[in-house]
Amino acid sequence: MDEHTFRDGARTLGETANAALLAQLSSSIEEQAAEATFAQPGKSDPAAARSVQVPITNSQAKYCRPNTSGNLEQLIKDCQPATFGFKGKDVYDESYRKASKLDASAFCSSFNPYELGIIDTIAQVLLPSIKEAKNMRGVRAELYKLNIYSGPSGKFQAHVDTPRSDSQFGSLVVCLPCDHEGGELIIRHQGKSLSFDWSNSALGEPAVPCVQWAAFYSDCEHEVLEVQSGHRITLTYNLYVSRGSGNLAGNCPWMDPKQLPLYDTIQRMLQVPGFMMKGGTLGIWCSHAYAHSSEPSVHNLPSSLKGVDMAMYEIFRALGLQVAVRPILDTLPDDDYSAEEDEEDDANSLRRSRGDVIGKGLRKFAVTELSTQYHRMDDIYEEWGEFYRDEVVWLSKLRHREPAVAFLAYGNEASVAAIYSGAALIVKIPPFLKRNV
Ligand SMILES: O=C(O)CCC(=O)C(=O)O
Ligand SMILES: [Fe+2]
Repeated sequence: MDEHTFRDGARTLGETANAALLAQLSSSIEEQAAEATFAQPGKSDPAAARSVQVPITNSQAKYCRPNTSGNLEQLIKDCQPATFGFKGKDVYDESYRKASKLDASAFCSSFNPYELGIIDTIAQVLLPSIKEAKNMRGVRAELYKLNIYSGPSGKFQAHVDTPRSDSQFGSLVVCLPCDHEGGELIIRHQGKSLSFDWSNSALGEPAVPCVQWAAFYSDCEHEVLEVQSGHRITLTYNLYVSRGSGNLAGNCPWMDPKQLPLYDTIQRMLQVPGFMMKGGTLGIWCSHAYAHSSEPSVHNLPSSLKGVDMAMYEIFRALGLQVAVRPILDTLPDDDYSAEEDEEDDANSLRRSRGDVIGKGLRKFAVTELSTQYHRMDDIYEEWGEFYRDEVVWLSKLRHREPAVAFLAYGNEASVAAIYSGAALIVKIPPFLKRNV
């Protein structure tokens, strides 16, 4: 009988097997999810491994490809015994750690984890689970040590790395291509453990040398098991959260806004007594479209401003002016309404004598149950969030809008309507006598 004829009632054999497989797959996905989030392995393409060199700067600047024996001997000679931190002191104890090291200040290497995309990958996989990194998109890797664990008994017993600062979230260990056996790196987290075997036998036959690496969070205990033979050479990096690309406006000390062409123009304008003599507010609509009324994007501004928006923001800041990205409501005609105005209006001319409605911060789209029949527009704006009114002198045209707040509109028939907002740079210009430019 065809197994599909069992449809009602008992499961077919095929279905049972399928369900079991699915359950198995589902539990291993759950497990993987827990595992994958605390440590991340990787392997370079062999070409990258062939080109790795470690020039040593503390003896006569020799180039060392770890596997070429003359150079390797010299590298080993140049190293010092590796200590470890214990009760606030650096301790040397071979029963706990048997290795030698070079400090980052004593060598440089042609190996660059950024070039191989390792740092980008870490940012994508490990960063999202870090609460402190909510608005951070980047990872900065700082070279810390070169370590050599040599056979027959090189090792480092279970320990947790000492974070070097609050922004450190993990460590990266990169294993350079050098023949060795043993020396697995074991990483443990909340009862789970992962093992990374970078030895020759794990490479398979024929062994193609490659650079292998693992990155893990600072709270992971880890250990290097005994190396049986050869030399296991690693570079260790401290990993810090940082503002990554696309997240730098307002946090970019290496950009000099004074060099931007608009800086001089704006500065000269501020020096003219007749320019906004009594002070006022300038508004520049963002020229790029930003998601400015949805979670979590409201938290990404101003740091994710780009192009001319970022340049303007930095220029105003450099001039010592108060500048912020704010949502501005397309206030409805009722705000100051007369029927004739309704006909010729565009979004800008809807802003009326009572001034623009400016949100005190970016906020997500709000749905209200208020209606224009029973409530004033100001009540609806309040549901949107805290706002103030100001007479803004607009320097650019509104380009992008997003729905900001929904309400019930009454006309011939009741309908749901939305008020839109645009994101703008709002700049406070002090009175002439108080300008410091
Ligand atoms: O070299 C390794 O695999 C890890 C070294 C280590 O844990 C450390 O230097 O703290
Ligand atoms: Fe460590």
